[in-house]
Amino acid sequence: MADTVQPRFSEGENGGRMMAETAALLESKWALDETQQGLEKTFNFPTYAKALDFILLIGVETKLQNHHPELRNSYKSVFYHWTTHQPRGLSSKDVHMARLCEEKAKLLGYLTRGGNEQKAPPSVT
Ligand SMILES: C[C@H](O)[C@H](O)[C@H]1CNC2=NC(N)=NC(=O)C2=N1
Repeated sequence: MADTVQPRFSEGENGGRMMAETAALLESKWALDETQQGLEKTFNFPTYAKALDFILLIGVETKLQNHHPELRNSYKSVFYHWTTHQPRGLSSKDVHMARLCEEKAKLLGYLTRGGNEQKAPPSVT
């Protein structure tokens, strides 16, 4: 049973639509971060080349949207965290990017078993 989640959306967002879209992403193994203001997921790929293609595909859209992730790569594993700083919270931009991650990861044949539950690689502080 998943923990109870109470996403905190950015001001001005359509709460009903955001709730539905966030729920769909949670079904796809995205998780809310500890502040409930961001979405995160680790994707595992069969090869490093696929992981890098994934980062580059998502990177193109981040430049177009001017919306930037927290991103960590360790060999074949890629961790994304999306949140919006202004106005603070989870926004439709984050949902858009998370959905794009799903689409591109599927296209590249990411591994849906045996790894996506693993923790994100530790950040260097
Ligand atoms: C001024 C500029 O548009 C903002 O700083 C953008 C840049 N990239 C961003 N990226 C993310 N993830 N959230 C933001 O709120 C954000 N804001």
